[in-house]
Amino acid sequence: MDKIIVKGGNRLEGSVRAEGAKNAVLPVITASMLASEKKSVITDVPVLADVYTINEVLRNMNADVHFADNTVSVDATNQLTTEAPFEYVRKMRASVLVLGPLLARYGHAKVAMPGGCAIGSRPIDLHLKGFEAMGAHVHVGNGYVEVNAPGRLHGAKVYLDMPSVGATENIMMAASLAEGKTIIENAAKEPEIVDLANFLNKMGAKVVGAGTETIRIEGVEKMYGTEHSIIPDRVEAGTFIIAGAITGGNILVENAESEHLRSVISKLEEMGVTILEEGDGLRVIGPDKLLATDIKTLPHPGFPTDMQSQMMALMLNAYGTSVITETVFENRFMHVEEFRRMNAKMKIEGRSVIIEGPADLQGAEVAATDLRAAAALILAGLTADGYTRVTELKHLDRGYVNFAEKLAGLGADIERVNEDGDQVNPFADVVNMNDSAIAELSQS
Ligand SMILES: CC(=O)N[C@H]1[C@@H](OP(=O)(O)OP(=O)(O)OC[C@H]2O[C@@H](n3ccc(=O)[nH]c3=O)[C@H](O)[C@@H]2O)O[C@H](CO)[C@@H](O)[C@@H]1O
Ligand SMILES: C=C(OP(=O)(O)O)C(=O)O
Repeated sequence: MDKIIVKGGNRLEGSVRAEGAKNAVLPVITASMLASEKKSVITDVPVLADVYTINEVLRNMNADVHFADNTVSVDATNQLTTEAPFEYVRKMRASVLVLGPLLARYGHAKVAMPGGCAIGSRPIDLHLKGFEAMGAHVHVGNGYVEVNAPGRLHGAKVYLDMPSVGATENIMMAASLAEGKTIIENAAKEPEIVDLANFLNKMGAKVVGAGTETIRIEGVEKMYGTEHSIIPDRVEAGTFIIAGAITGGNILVENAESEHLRSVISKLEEMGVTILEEGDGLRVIGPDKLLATDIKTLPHPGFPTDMQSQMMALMLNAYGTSVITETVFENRFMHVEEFRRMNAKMKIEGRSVIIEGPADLQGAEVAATDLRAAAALILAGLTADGYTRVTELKHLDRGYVNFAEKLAGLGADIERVNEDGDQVNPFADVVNMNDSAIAELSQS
């Protein structure tokens, strides 16, 4: 099992480039199954374990998928099978995003029921409610969810009890090939929803209003493969922005879209961080003294839950008492215990964590509890006294390409080693990496 060893104390300088967004590319790849003619070519794809997993899901359904040079091509013009087994859904919950496209195209889909995960119970009732409103029958049994639509799906008005990202995506995809008009009310407004809508429209769909709380989709009879370039990863960019801020550094995060990061930028400015637009990215200048603040996670454009644990690492270094309130997932504080191992002083009260700063962080052996927690523990390690060793890197590799290497490029004292203590960089051959090599990554 690999681990990342980081020694605190270095100020970061230089520049780093954000990859394409994991949370945009996964639905775009599943949407490519809506095309019964022509293949899709998707560029700026990050080489991540999750991308490998979704590619395998599609291949297993008889789609022809290739991944090289940050480009995924999907030819879904074959007759596809319509089942995603547990082995994939277990690895990645986003596998449920095949439901909408398959249901719309074939009138049937069967997917292993995703369980909860380290951040919450994460049901998919809103996805299913949307399909039912469009005329599908839903059956849940033996660990699977099966959806059937006897005829073509029909358009419907769907109100989401909460603006679920996945439900909005699944319903948007299903509605694209349905008969008539679908209206999604209280839809999610995340930038990844807009990217998916743009992709669907290039495929021939008629989606308007993505990025607002009401999305209207006029169903079409047929969709076609197309070309699409994925938006920058706002969470990866935000994580590097915090790396610059936490070390009092001065770094440029290239390919960072400020419009997508408004809530994060505004909170960091409150804490004393300077953030300036520069080229296609953002320059971050960390202050001598970070100030405490409070955040509450919310659906976009509120503060993103996927930045919560990284923000906790930053607040541990700020002067005063900060409060984090997590409203999106009910159990996204597993990393608190790990931070405590580093001598952090924090108290959990219901859905809030009270953080006393600045903590006298000490290097320790810690385990990543989920993807963003992995990054957050490494960020804390950048400022801790001595060596922090972070294990359970399978979480990190789901969503960050070459994280240790990129931080080392900015001047951090960090390395990734294997069980024997040999330095390893699983992404070193990223350009030439084939899917089976990435598969091994996801097992590491
Ligand atoms: C692959 C991907 O894009 N993942 C992102 C996506 O996850 P995901 O799409 O799973 O997140 P949702 O927006 O659906 O979930 C938000 C909340 O709604 C609840 N819910 C959701 C669906 C449902 O049918 N019923 C229900 O109760 C969830 O349990 C959660 O508490 O959005 C989350 C919220 O921004 C991000 O943290 C994830 O990184
Ligand atoms: C929670 C995340 O992803 P997923 O929904 O794939 O678990 C994330 O990207 O932080």
